Amino acid sequence: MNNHLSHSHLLKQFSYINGRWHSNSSLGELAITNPANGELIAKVANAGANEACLAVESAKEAYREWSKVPAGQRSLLLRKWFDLMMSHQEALGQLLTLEQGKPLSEAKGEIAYGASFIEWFAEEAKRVYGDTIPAPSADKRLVVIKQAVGVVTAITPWNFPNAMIARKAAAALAAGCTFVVKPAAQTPLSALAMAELADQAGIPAGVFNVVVGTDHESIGKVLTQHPAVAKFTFTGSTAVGKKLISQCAESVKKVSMELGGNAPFIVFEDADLDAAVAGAIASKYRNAGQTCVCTNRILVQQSVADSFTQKYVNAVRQLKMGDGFNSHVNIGPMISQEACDGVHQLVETSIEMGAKLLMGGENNHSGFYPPTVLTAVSNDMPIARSEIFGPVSPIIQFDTEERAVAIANDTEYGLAAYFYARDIGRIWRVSEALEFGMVGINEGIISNAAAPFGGMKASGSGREGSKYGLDDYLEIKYLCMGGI
Ligand SMILES: NC(=O)c1ccc[n+]([C@@H]2O[C@H](COP(=O)([O-])OP(=O)(O)OC[C@H]3O[C@@H](n4cnc5c(N)ncnc54)[C@H](O)[C@@H]3O)[C@@H](O)[C@H]2O)c1
Ligand SMILES: O=C[C@H](O)CS(=O)(=O)O
Repeated sequence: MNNHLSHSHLLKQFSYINGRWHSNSSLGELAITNPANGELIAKVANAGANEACLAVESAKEAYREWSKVPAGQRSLLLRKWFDLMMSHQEALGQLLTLEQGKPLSEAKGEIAYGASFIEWFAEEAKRVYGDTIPAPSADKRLVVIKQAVGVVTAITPWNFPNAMIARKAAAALAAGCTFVVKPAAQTPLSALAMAELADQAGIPAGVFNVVVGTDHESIGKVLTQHPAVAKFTFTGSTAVGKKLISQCAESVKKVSMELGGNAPFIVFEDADLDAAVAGAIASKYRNAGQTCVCTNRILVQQSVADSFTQKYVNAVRQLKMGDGFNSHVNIGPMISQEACDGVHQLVETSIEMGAKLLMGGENNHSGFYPPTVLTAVSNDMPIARSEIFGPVSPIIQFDTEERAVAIANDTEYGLAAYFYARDIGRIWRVSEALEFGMVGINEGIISNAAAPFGGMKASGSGREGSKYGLDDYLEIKYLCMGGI
């Protein structure tokens, strides 16, 4: 067993359904490997549609009681889950680095980030308020109450195998819903460890369920179409999100989507260039560039382009690439060699179209892709049109503020955007003109549980976290009392 699995009590190898570890899967096992070296970490029983149906039916049964549990008691159980996540932060972080590859410091940061949503919604659970409305006539009383939507199903990605689940499950459970999630088959161990800690926290059987399987089509059909499912929530690529939305249409499921991004990072001539460099590095190279809110295009005003580019390249050269368990490493492996190949294809095609390579750009088939900087990029090049999802910085120059906003908005996506400027008029004009759900102003890291996370256009719908995050898991019911 890998020496980072010393906390093997958190290493679970079966789907967690109705409070039980579900060993009798007829579909064999899936091998979970370390993306840094290809080593086998563990094998997990491969569940399928049958297990997904069992999980949904268990969640439906559990909903009858869970939705009636007083909010204060749900809050205490979520708080206990939060406490357990944080007291196991090191073990959960090691498991996450093993299966996903990010540097251990980032992995432990993700555990704290995921846990912060459980803490946040443990508190929000107690603040689901209704309304009384002045009636149009003396014989009526108008009241609004809010109720849990019911069984919630979810599908989540590999890049944040803890936090993307916590961000959904915490809100769902706080609202009184029950929850079934299919994590990415590349990174199920973090989800199963979360289930173990939910069990230890005393969260009742059937309330939180994890179904692990490679047949995501069959499992997905159950999670999007089973009649007992009230709401489906997805975090992943836009292409898959579109397919899953269509699968929900027939039974008119409530849907929330956290999809792809193409974040512009605009550096204006009045920016603090050193701060802009630090912000761009933080936003671009987190998780080796494999986050939905990573800077995807760096737009620099011509008058400061040379100065910024030199500073930026010098800073990128300080980044260390290697195994995430090496404490000096900032850039871990990509999730797969196929992911490296996809990123390299974008780099090569854009260079053929005129982009200039300033550093990096080698694909040595090691599962790692080096920090790379391209300049002389135009917004029509593949490296600018696509969500890179890798450690590549394309630099695009612009002349005017209006042109910068036009380039920034010239994408199907609308998740996160960033810009550095100090003129207050510019800050307001650009903030209001950018077509993105979240805007970092003189800041490259903007995600936290108190803020509404989400996007517009092809980046999806709905918000996760914040005081808005419960809305997606609640039905608003209007009561009209007559004959008073
Ligand atoms: N907006 C956000 O909050 C957010 C957060 C993280 C990742 N993402 C996006 O996710 C993408 C990267 O993650 P990924 O590669 O895991 O995305 P992906 O869409 O390929 O996979 C996401 C999940 O969907 C499942 N899936 C894939 N095809 C399916 C199908 N036909 N039916 C049912 N399930 C299916 C996968 O098994 C996985 O669990 C990027 O586009 C990134 O921007 C967005
Ligand atoms: O990759 C998508 C995540 O939502 C990014 S963040 O950790 O929430 O900023």
